[in-house]
Parts: sequence; structure tokens; C-alpha cells
Amino acid sequence: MPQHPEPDPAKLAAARAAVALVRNGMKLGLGTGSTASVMVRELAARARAEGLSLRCAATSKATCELAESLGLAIESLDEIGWLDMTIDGADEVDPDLHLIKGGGGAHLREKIVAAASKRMVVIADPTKVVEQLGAFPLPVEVLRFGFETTRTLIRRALDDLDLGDREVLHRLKGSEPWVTDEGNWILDLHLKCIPDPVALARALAAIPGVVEHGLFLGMCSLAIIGKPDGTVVRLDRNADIDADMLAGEGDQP
Ligand SMILES: O=C(CO)[C@H](O)[C@H](O)COP(=O)(O)O
Repeated sequence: MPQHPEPDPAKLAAARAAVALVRNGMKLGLGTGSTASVMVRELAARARAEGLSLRCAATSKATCELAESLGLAIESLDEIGWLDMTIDGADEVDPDLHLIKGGGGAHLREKIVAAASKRMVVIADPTKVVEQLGAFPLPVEVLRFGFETTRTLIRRALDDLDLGDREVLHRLKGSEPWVTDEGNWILDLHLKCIPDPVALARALAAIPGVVEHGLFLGMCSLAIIGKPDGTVVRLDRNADIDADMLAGEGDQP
């Protein structure tokens, strides 16, 4: 088994609590990022120890490689169909369980997988919980074709929302553009705060050339926040989520 550093205790606590929700036979979406990686390791260990039969779709090439290296078989989303649950990390979580995602640049696949899931469970440490979204730069995946035109249209949309003086930065890896799993580029919107996430999401989605933005609104039904002492806090959108989740058989969300 590949060696890896001891995981952060808060991420480990959140990951373990989420993996405890998994039942034999479930169809799962596996998120991307450092917290999701801890979850994938915990899930693989539990599946091995208990002989669980699971069907898993990955939200990135990196997660696919990690899961397969740990013995979890990954199938394409379309092979599996609707999922019982996706477990993923987040960059910010607000009190309505609205999210910013895409710090790892995987928010396009993450959103598709979450949309195909009956439940999206977010795992995070307390630094991700915010009163208002926007301190974390909002990632927007953009087609390379007409990239500067799309950036200008985004700036105009921000102007209309009184967010006009904010930076819209091309994400780089070294001196080269950062390329997503789908071959696109990313703009990071340094907004400082997002007073109206719904309006911003609508404005960004209306711009040709925007493939997907990192606002996940109304998608997450449970956030599990791990604390450094190993305890967790659950932020529920639906009070009956656990009973509901156990009853789910992967029908259409
Ligand atoms: O959205 C994501 C990747 O696109 C990640 O889930 C998010 O960036 C959180 O990552 P980490 O757990 O490493 O802080």
C-alpha cells in the first residue's frame, strides 16, 4: 500500500463520520481534494475490512487514480447511473449549506456528480465554515476559445452586481495556464464577499464560454465539520437526512 502522511485530525474525523453513512451496495460519488482523499482512504479501508460491495464514480482523474490504487473499482458515471450519495470537500460552506468549490479545479465534474446524487455530503474542517461566501476566490471554468472575451463578459456581469472592482485572475501552474480534466482554463474571481450568490450564479451561467462556476447552491444536504479534537458537528439541511439516506436505493434525485 502506498505510504502517505498522517492525515489532519479534523479532516480525518469528518471523513470517518461520512464513511460511517455508507451502506453495503451503495452507489457513491467520490469527491476531490485533500479532505476527499482522506475519505477515499477511509472508505477503501472500510470496504476491504467489511467486504462491502460498492459502485463508485470519481470526480477527477486524481481521485480515480487514488481510489483504484487502494482497490476501489471506479466506473463512469453513466455506467452507474444515479448515485445514493456523493461525499466531497468544499472551500467554503455557509449557513444555508451553499458552497464554494473548485479550489482543486474539479468543480465541473464535482457538480455533475453531485447533481446525479440523491445526497451530497460535504466534509470539511472548521476553517471552511463562513457566514458569507466569497473570501475564497470563486473558480470559474472557462473554454479556451474566446477566453479574453469571456473574461470581459464576466467583468461586466460583476459590474452589474456592484462587484466591479474585483480581480479576475487566470489560474496558472508555474507560468502556464492551469488545465482542468476537461482541458479548459480557470478564472479565479477574487470577490471578497458574495452578497447574492443566486444572482451571481445566474449571471455567470448566462455567459457563453463559462463552462461551470464553483457556486454549489442548494446541492449539499449535510455538512460534516471535523474538529481538531476528533469530534464532528453536523450541519443539516434536512433533519431526516440519515433515515432518508438509509432508505435510498439510488433512485433519481
Ligand atoms: O472543490 C474542490 C476541488 O475542486 C475541493 O473539494 C476543495 O477545494 C476542498 O479541498 P481541500 O479538501 O483540499 O481543502
